[in-house]
Amino acid sequence: MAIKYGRPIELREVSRREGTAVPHALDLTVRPRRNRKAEWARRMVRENVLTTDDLIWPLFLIDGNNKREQVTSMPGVERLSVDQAVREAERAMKLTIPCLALFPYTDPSLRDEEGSEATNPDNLVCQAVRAIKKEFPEIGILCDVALDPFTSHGHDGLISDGKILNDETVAVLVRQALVQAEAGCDIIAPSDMMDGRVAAIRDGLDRSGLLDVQIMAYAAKYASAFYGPFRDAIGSAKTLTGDKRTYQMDSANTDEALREVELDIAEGADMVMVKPGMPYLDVVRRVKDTFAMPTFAYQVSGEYAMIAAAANNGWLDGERAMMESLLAFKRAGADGVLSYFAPKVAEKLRSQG
Ligand SMILES: NCC(=O)CCC(=O)O
Ligand SMILES: [Mg+2]
Repeated sequence: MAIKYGRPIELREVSRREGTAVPHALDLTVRPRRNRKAEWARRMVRENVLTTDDLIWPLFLIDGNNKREQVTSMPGVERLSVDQAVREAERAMKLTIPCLALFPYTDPSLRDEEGSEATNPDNLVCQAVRAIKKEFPEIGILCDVALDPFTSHGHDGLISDGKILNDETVAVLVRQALVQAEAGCDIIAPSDMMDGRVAAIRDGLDRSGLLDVQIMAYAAKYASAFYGPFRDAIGSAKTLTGDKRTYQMDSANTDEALREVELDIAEGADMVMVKPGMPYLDVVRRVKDTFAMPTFAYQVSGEYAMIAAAANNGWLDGERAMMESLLAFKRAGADGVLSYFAPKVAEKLRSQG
């Protein structure tokens, strides 16, 4: 057969229809446009749909009260004091967004070489988890595990002689995961790309009786230029020395992504993630097809910034580009997307009924 699915071409009866009612009609039996002729018809054959269940909404936190600070490189995204984060959690609940992800802007005076604020049970993230869970226990909360918001050098791990230490870092990450889980975090999301951290964190959680805390592993996280605005948002852009290529993946590789994902699943990850998103949809597809695990993608800050900036310049229709970019993740096989557009997307989906 010439085509694998659908109507076999060889079996098609090609008939020259003399004297059709429409002058100049091409002799076409198959006209794919028929299924696109009206909105109702397009809805009937639509293969992928985006719903609010697909959304995870990342929020940036800042110390203070009743405070909202615009992130310059992410128009429409703000850093929020804990009370304001609680208000956004309420908005998420109303919009039926299932889960929030929390990222702190740590005051520079609290940053040090070891990222010790990461393991403070009263740090900004833990305060926000407690405050949100108190008012809205039904919403899911995901916490990132990595040291970059807390280190004076902006790296995700401990450094010695310019080298990011793996095993020593993992020990700190386990403590970070534990303070977050004890504060009430539902999903621990290690984003550091150290080897062996998923197994160590799972072990740490289980030994503390935190058997139900899930792990979403940033399993295939690439060293990417698209994280620029995020580093602005958490205040690590200026402090970061060098790059992260000794721990985050080379953007040239996809087989390696499968090996990384396989390891994290074997170590106990409940869900896996590919990051960034849109430039890596091929990786999302391969991961989903290979492992059939709950697979998430992160539409990162640079992807958000590109669409927002072009829209603000009138260069593209921002709302349509936003919806199309999110649907693309579903088409690639993602079960959900972390996106700074989450509340806007949810509002749009609601307005469409
Ligand atoms: N660990 C979380 C991130 O690195 C987020 C990156 C981004 O949004 O650019
Ligand atoms: Mg790994």
